Amino acid sequence: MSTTALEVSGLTVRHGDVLAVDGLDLRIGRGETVALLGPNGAGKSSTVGAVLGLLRPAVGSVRVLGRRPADAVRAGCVGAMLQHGGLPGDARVGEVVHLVRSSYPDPWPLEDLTATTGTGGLLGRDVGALSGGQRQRVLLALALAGQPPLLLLDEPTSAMDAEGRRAFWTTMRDLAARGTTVVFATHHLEEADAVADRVVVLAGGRVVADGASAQVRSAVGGRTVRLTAGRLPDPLPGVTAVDRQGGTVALTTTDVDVTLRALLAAGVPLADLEVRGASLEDAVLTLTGGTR
Ligand SMILES: Nc1ncnc2c1ncn2[C@@H]1O[C@H](COP(=O)(O)OP(=O)(O)OP(=O)(O)O)[C@@H](O)[C@H]1O
Repeated sequence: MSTTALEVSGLTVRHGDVLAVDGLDLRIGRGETVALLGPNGAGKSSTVGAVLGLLRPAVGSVRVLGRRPADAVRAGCVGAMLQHGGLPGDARVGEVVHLVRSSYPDPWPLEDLTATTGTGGLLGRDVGALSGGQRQRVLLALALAGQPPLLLLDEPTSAMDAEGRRAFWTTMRDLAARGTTVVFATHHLEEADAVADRVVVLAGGRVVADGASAQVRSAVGGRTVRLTAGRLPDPLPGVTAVDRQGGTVALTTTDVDVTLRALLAAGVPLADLEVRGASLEDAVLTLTGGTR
């Protein structure tokens, strides 16, 4: 049996004149948990769309467990939770779950499925009356109904509260431990850092970093200098990103000594000074050329 769950080669996706994915190469092994990261418009959803066979590549190929995307989806190899995943508005949750389960030859046993996804108490509810986070849990149950070996999630926790997120990622870890390959796009970098074996950072439809979160963080080599300050000199040597929240400024820098010396030389008092290693968020911002 091949150890590859997903093979994307030279993938280019266009939306009319817009180049959304630009010659993307990506191989994901079975059982990996991979986060797709990058700013708005980086090409994450377009990549997911091509992997699901919803978007046709302009160039390149996608193989899901050795099959073409549409064949893999038809065979029940892929479960997906999309950003704008639709549910019928006038049905009960239990009816929808039943319908989707019955379309698979070997559906996930109902009790286990609802316990895993926290949807047991929602089966009698009208779909149209669900909160955003409840709706995402139901979408997860539908994505898992066929026990797919590959799970694709596009910003799966965007509507969930903190407790819902924690439960969600616990479920993902359990699934990964059972051998499910999980690929998810997210803007919650602390979740990616905590959950993913590997992070793939996209910008402009290309891969700009690919590796374990710790590798990506250390490759950037940046550190954060945090202090309470008013106006600061601009530019500041070494600084690649500036995040101001009220009176607190976080400076991502490639050289702490040089940045601190420049602050002192400019007469900036170093109030409430804190220096720490780069977070995944700092790394992604640096890699994608963003500022907060
Ligand atoms: N249906 C569409 N029609 C035209 N352009 C599109 C369409 N969908 C996406 N795009 C464009 O393609 C590019 C990549 O978009 P995509 O949605 O794949 O990025 P993303 O990384 O998922 O972004 P986000 O984090 O905002 O969801 C963007 O420039 C976007 O504006």
